[in-house]
Amino acid sequence: MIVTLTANPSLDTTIELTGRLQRGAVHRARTTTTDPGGKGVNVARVVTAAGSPALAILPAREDDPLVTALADRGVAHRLVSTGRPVRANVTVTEPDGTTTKINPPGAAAHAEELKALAGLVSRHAATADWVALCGSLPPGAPDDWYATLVRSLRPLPCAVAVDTSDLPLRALAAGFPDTAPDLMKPNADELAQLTGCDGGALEAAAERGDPDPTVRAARALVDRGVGTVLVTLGGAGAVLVTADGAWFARAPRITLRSTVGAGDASLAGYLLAQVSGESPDRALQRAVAHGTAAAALPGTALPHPDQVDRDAVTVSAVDLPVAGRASSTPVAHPATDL
Ligand SMILES: O=P(O)(O)OC[C@@]1(O)O[C@H](CO)[C@@H](O)[C@@H]1O
Repeated sequence: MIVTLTANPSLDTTIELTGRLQRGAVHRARTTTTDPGGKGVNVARVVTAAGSPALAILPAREDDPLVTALADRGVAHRLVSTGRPVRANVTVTEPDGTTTKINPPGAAAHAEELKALAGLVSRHAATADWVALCGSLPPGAPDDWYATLVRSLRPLPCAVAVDTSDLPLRALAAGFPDTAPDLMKPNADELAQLTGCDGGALEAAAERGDPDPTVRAARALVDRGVGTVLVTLGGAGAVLVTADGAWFARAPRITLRSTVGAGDASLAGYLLAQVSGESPDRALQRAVAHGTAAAALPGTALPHPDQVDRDAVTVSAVDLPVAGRASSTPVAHPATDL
């Protein structure tokens, strides 16, 4: 069972433009769609679509359209009931896949709601393989709320994953090693926030086929107690670093529709592989295959397994950067094993 917490869920509206976005102009939209959103919600949607047990925990009103959409999609969920609508996040996509996002802060959470959310997570963590704490925190939540939650979950048998950004991410890292989760899934910018490197440079190097700077930065987190770091690098693929090794997966070229949810689909793919007992390189391959499939879909649409092409993702082992340049070696997988 994969349990996700989305402390600041959203209803995602996507506006697909017929041309380029221009500041100050009136645009005619090709389509407008609405999907349930928030990072943990998205992870639970992908895991459910893959036929694996998932539970999404979130604060919302029972009659919120987000909750109705989850029920319609068969995504198991538990709510901490609030009297407020969830925030409305807006995505604008252009024909070349350029994705612009506007995420409002959301309504302020009350202390008793946060306490109830933490209680729900702890209760369901007892029977979970993984608990994933995902996304931004609502106003009213202390920046170290995830850090506190990780500390309280660490004695339990479940593994804990965190995918967040900005102040909650910094507060988590400030408590390492006590608050170090089993898995972190930063993108290049988030890894940069933690390690002081240049996120753009990490992605650019990976685009050129050089994962070394990303491996080095992720390795710094492993050295501080994080079990595994899965760094998503957009169209360049992803890097996985553990105490025992590092791997680089190149994403296949696709026609990009929307980057929204690609990181969440990657995390879901990785967790699905983990609960199936797959090796780290194969879990990375599955992560990138899921993320790539999500990026080829519009808005916050997320992939079904039949849209995920693992064969298209190549994985190389990377020498851990002890000294000098790291080098990568292709990892062979028999096609029948995919
Ligand atoms: O504002 P946050 O919590 O950081 O991110 C929220 C969000 O952008 O993340 C998902 C995509 O990853 C979307 O469904 C949602 O709109």
